[in-house]
Amino acid sequence: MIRLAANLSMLFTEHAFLDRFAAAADAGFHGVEYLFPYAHEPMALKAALQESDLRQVLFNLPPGDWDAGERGLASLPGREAEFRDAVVEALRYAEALDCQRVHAMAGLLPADADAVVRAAHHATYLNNLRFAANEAAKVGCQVLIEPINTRDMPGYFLSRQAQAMAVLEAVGADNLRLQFDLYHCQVMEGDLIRHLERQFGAIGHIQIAGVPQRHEPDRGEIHYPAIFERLESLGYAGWVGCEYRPAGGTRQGLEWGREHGLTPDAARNTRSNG
Ligand SMILES: O=C(O)[C@H](O)C(=O)CO
Ligand SMILES: [Mg+2]
Repeated sequence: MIRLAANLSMLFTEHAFLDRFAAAADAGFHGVEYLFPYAHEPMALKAALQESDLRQVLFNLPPGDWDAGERGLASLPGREAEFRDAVVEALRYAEALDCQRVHAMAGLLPADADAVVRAAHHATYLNNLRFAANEAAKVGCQVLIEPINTRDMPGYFLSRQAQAMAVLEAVGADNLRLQFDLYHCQVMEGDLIRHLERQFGAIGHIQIAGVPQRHEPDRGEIHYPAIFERLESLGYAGWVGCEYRPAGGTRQGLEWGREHGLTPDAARNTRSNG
């Protein structure tokens, strides 16, 4: 059974953030994820989860100055103290929300990064992830790392599957896992089912979207029914985060998820696929 989580940073944006929980539950979701919880008190988020009987399945560590273009701290030399504070803050929220996964964004390489700079980022990344995994293990939480495509996020330090698998191997923490976003993998490498099979033991969370437009999964070049079939046959018991920008209204675009328990609006516009 595929368990779908609504990404409330992208879905149901027709509503104010705290109202998106009820909208997601009404549409058949049983879990939610989003980028960052930190603009809200933990208790307000916990109340929204409880009122709609939803699980909090994932959110990100504080990413540095997002509005200034920063995209995570984990690999940034010289920002280790800030990263450690981010881990503590994220785990405070994870405990309050009973969330068992937090995503540590890697950060950006300088545009002129040479091999020495890359090596410094790599060493910082490993040390920071060791700290994060150790702290997260104390509260039963997983830390996730996610390769992100460099078309959407130029310069992002972690962009390929093999790189992520090597980092997981080097750190060697059981609760450090892969956030396997099929949208990013398709943009960078393709070969999705083989990547899924090879990396299955390391996966802590999966996310989906259509490619190339990052709309609903039934738009674009990925045939998700085959992905879902392989996930079922592999016995995947985790969550699948729906991290896409609806092409129209969120509820109208949920037809693709009907067989997985979602309830699209009846008044769904007819639309071409693509
Ligand atoms: O963008 C993504 O795919 C990641 O999941 C994320 O949370 C950072 O933007
Ligand atoms: Mg993602």
